Amino acid sequence: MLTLTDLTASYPEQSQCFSLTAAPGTITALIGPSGAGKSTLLAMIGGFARVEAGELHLNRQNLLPLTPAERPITTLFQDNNLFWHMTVYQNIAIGLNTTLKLTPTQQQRVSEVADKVGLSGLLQRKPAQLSGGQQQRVGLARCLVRNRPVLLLDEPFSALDPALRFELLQLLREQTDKLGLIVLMVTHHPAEAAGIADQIIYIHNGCIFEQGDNSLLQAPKSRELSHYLGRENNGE
Ligand SMILES: Nc1ncnc2c1ncn2[C@@H]1O[C@H](COP(=O)(O)OP(=O)(O)OP(=O)(O)O)[C@@H](O)[C@H]1O
Repeated sequence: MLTLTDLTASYPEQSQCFSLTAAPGTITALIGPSGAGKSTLLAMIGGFARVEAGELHLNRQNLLPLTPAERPITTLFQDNNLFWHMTVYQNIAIGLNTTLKLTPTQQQRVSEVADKVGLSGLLQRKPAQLSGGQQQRVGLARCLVRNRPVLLLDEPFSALDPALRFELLQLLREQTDKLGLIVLMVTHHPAEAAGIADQIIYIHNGCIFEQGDNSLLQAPKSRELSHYLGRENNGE
């Protein structure tokens, strides 16, 4: 279980404070207006943003003293950080070892993960020879090959067309279930989030305003969430 207790970032314009839990095998979608604090939340968990106060645990392990590389976490950003001069195989392998010198077992693992995400026939290509959806699959494969229990996704599929986004979200759902991953995903597409997420968290002005399952989007309690979803005020 990933547990955040009053995890706080303090920026000059906005302070942000989050408490939540996320279980293995679940996807938590983070939604909310631009500037609400979604990326900051992921950055604090990943170790890329300064934490002012609060606690962050995976099971009983305190993650705050750990550097990003030491945390049992991997992050996929929208700009998937592919290396354009390397092959697909190397782009995945670099998730395991930055020198690309892999043991036979690690090489086997790269092939297995590539297979899982539907890239097995494309391992010798360069990213420029792939479609946008295939490039994102490479980014996802690089995260999965690391075999870390927590996966953070910051709008990874938002530049893709709806059909490809849907395909990658299905793939994500499948891998989350199979591997028992704890996935936190920022998305600007609430309806899609509702399609695959177990838990939806609405962030507004640096804090969690509402959280729940998919029904949250059918019946928002706050004006803020209604407004964000583009609905009329519900009269409260
Ligand atoms: N390094 C930083 N230094 C100072 N302020 C920051 C920093 N990073 C983010 N902020 C501020 O924190 C607030 C939340 O930003 P954040 O990027 O987390 O929002 P977001 O919900 O991810 O937005 P978007 O959907 O546009 O990506 C904003 O007011 C932003 O200006």
